Amino acid sequence: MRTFVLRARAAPTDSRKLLESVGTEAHAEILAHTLMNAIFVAQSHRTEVVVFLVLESTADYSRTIRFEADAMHDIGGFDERSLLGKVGKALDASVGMGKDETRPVESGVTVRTTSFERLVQELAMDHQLFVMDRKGTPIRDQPFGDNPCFLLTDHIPMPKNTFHTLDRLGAQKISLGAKMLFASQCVVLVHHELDRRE
Ligand SMILES: C[S@@+](CC[C@H](N)C(=O)[O-])C[C@H]1O[C@@H](n2cnc3c(N)ncnc32)[C@H](O)[C@@H]1O
Repeated sequence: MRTFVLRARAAPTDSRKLLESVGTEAHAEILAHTLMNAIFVAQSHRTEVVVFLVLESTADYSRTIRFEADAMHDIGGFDERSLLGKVGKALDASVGMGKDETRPVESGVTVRTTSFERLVQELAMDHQLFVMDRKGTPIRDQPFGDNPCFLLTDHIPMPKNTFHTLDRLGAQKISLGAKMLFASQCVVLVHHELDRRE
């Protein structure tokens, strides 16, 4: 299983604000592009992929939305409107949830009021964690096990404290070269590297 976590620090947890923020400073389109490149290939979708979107611009709790491609019956279109519609539906389903609750949204999609730190602590139990970082080990030189999990941010960097948490959890930094890429472009290159090793 390949797992991608996008920590979307600027993304609103209110569905209306999220949809309005496409093309603004919050850049909600980053979520759609990342989801699209993680799940879809031409004329099909990938199997054995899980994506977590963690939306952090909130009045109460972060929302962690989990998409499991194999369990999604109605993946819908791969355009921004469809993909952000899925995210918005999960946000609407999460209204009124208390801390650390989980709700099903539709087949293959769940929403939780869980922070990024808590999520990675859970994932560390049965995944190999990798933080995408231009100064990390070149991805070509990195061995991967069965359950790699790739951690990405939107345009706002991880806070410094997070790196301490990730170090403690044994997360390794991996690089895709010196150019600063979009999170969604990193996803494509990670898939490519893992595809060529299959
Ligand atoms: C647009 S970048 C984030 C930019 C942000 N201002 C920063 O300094 O981290 C989005 C994500 O892609 C990752 N990323 C971008 N280029 C990369 C590269 N060449 N190698 C590895 N990760 C990269 C970043 O680490 C981040 O998780």
